[in-house]
Amino acid sequence: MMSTYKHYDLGNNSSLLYFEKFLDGKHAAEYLQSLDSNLPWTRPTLTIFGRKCEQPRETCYVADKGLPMYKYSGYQPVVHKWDDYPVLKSIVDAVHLALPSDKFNSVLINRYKSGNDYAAWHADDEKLYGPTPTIASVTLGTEREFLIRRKGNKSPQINSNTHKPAVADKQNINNAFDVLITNSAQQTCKPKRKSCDVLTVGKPSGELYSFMLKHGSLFVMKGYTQRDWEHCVPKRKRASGLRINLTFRYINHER
Ligand SMILES: O=C(O)CCC(=O)C(=O)O
Ligand SMILES: [Fe+2]
Repeated sequence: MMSTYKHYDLGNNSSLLYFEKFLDGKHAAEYLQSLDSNLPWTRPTLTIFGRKCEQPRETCYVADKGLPMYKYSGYQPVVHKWDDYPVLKSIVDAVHLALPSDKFNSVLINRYKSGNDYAAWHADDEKLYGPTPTIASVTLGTEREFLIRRKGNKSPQINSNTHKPAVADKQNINNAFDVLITNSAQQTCKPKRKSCDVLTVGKPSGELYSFMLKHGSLFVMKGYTQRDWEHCVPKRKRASGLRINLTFRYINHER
């Protein structure tokens, strides 16, 4: 499978690639089942603005030995080993074939058990990834919406004055926990979706893209996407099923 992809140029050296049919159905189903039952999932406690909150999804982290430790929202995940999870090795091998000029040495895996689980607006802009990380995201299971918007435009206007802002100002947080994505934000984004898988909303002052990430797809964020943009997976009441997402990253370990 794989090979064909769509490319989205976000400007200023930020870009996205989307391989809708990255894995064939048989492998995708097998990987989903295996990861769901074999990974040591945890639902950690995060610290957001000094408050402790349970992360609204489960997580597992796997990385090469000896890398600088990854930490987000006050939480340092336990590092598991590639060798214990051959399925992860198969998936990262497939990602390396699709993206021959990139190399990944860690993966953060998220498990959304239902539409109530979600990921808040954030950017994967930790220093240990360097200024222009390539982040490769493989999705298995239930299709969920993935939103990406330019930083500093927290209230993108949908087609100027005919709609309310997609996201209210009080939602201006930039981390991995989000109690603040409200129904109104979701509804405002939703009716504008077209049959194509990507949507451009608004003009340069308020850009918001929406992708429905398919079972077995590969989505890639490149260049300055983490510096200049942020992304989230909002709650979706009607998306009831399990979704597992793997984000492959490269941690610099030269001093
Ligand atoms: O679940 C997803 O599609 C995205 C997860 C994510 O953004 C992350 O792990 O940093
Ligand atoms: Fe992310």
